[in-house]
Amino acid sequence: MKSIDLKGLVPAPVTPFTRDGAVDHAAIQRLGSWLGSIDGVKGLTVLGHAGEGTFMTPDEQMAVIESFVKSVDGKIPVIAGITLEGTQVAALEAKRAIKAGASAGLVYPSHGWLRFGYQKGAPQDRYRAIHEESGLPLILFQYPDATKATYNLETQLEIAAQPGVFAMKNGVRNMRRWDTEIPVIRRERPELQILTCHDEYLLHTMFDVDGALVGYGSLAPEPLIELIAAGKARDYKAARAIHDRLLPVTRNVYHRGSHMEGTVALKHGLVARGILEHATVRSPLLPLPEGADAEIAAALRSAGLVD
Ligand SMILES: N[C@@H](CC=O)C(=O)O
Repeated sequence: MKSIDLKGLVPAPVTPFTRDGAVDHAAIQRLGSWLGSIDGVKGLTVLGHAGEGTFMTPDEQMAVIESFVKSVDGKIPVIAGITLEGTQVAALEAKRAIKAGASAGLVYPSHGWLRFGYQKGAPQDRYRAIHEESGLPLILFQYPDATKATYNLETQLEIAAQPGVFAMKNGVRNMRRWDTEIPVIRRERPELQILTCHDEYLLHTMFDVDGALVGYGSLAPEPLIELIAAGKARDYKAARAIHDRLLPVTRNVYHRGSHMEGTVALKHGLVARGILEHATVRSPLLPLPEGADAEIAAALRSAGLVD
């Protein structure tokens, strides 16, 4: 398999909706073509959490993939979230993603594992079957340590060794595990591209990675590309300065409440940046409290991202 190069920033964009809740394909073109034009953006991951991917019908999901593929005009790969709970239906989802133009898939853990945990070997089997049945190159998604769907080191290493798995999006959110597991994964699986997805803790994780696969990247791609470069250069001072400049934005988007509010906040931020016209989201997301849009715009202004 020819590996896809995601060593840089991979934004996970929001899915814009019209005011009456339909997928807004014109807004996807604006968002996708803007992100795709930025040097250092290596791909887009659509239908993720930030993309409200699981809130859409299969037909809508395919149309969203097609639209984002069109928006980047073949310049960068579009990766699709593969989220269905059963392995067989997830493999069919992966086939649909390929048909719609996706170059790779980000495979979510099976939803029930969050509550109940998983049988030994089941995550490996999920990745194996999805890849074998669809042929889609896959990204390993490491969930937070606080969930029962997190993969232990052995499971991560085994999935990473399987055919078709070329990258990892790691959001373990346990710095003891991050600091001890990432060096082992690096040593044992040197070909695996490691991408952080710790939107709210980017500074700590930035020195060990090939890049970042984050919703944050669709709002603030320019400073995040600088942050990735500073991390790779092991330049703590530069990374810290970018982190500090972005802190008001991070606080207003990702420290606002649960990670879910982050998606709504991203949309408000994109309104402030002139990319979206409004911040319509689908249930179960809810609008943010009155005044949140002004707070987010002010934070972006203080970070120099809005005039
Ligand atoms: N950044 C979040 C949400 C992404 O899918 C994560 O860590 O999983």
